[in-house]
Amino acid sequence: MSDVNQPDPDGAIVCSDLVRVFSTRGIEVQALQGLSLHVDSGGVVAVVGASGSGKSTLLGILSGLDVPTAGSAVVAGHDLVTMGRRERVEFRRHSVGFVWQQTARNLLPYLTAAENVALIAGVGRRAGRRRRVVVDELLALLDVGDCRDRRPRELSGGQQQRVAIAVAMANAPRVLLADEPTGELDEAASAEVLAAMNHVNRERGTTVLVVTHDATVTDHVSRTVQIRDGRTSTEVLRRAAVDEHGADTVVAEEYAVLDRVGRLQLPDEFTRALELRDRVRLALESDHVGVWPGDDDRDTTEAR
Ligand SMILES: Nc1ncnc2c1ncn2[C@@H]1O[C@H](COP(=O)(O)OP(=O)(O)OP(=O)(O)O)[C@@H](O)[C@H]1O
Repeated sequence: MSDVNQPDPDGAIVCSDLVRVFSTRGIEVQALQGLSLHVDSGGVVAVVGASGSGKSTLLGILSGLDVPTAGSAVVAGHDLVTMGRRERVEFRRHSVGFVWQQTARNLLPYLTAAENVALIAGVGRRAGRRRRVVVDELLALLDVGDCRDRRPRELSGGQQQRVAIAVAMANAPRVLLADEPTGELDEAASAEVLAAMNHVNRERGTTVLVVTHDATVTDHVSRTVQIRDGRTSTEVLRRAAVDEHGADTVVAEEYAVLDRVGRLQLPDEFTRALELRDRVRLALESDHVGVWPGDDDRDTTEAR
């Protein structure tokens, strides 16, 4: 993945100003309110956010299950807003793979692990022997080769999710989308599943986007995007570095996301700390923008 400031124009996931309004019994809910997100080909990104912030709505759109009310979304080169029914089916079959939280949604209970993977690997009418090789390679890649002849109920939750990743990868998608894949797992199994997604990314070059509440995800991904009120608000980027004692360390830097029209969301703790509300004063300096409480009675404490 390249620097956030120089995104690959043909990114695997490119969303601009996405809006999704749901109308239920005359009441409108704006689930996405101008969300923009760019993930370069081969990147791994975790999307986090409070309940109701719009994560599942975003995933529904990226997976081609739902269409936005406004804005644009291009995934693996497919324009999700303008594509027709046939292209949508092709997109879902060949360009994206999915892993859902509920293991029951990922795997057919009466088929073995190998049969579950083969079902998808067979969509392209691969010959039997070739298909078997593909299935075994994928199960080995996900470290569940020994589970090939077991049905889902004979697997642990973590093994089921790793088989589910193998299923999602069976058609060699360019993008792998996962919705809370560790939601039903304990910490150790969660770590294995997140590591498995990373492994797939490294070995196959698949772009991975994972929606999660799992705080340990930060140990596994270098980019975390926070969604707040239907928009991307902040991003944390992590990179390996060497500290002053020469030891390897990980440096995490938090960025606010600036959209195309210049809007950004200040983190809650900033607005609370300086009691910023309603309106603020801005000042353009040579290398930063200053933000002060708009209330004239208060101190002009600089918030960089
Ligand atoms: N089909 C729908 N009809 C009406 N409102 C909806 C629908 N789907 C989502 N919403 C609303 O849109 C907002 C965003 O919901 P969404 O499920 O995307 O949030 P989320 O971040 O995934 O939450 P959680 O972490 O709890 O799954 C919420 O206010 C939700 O109630």
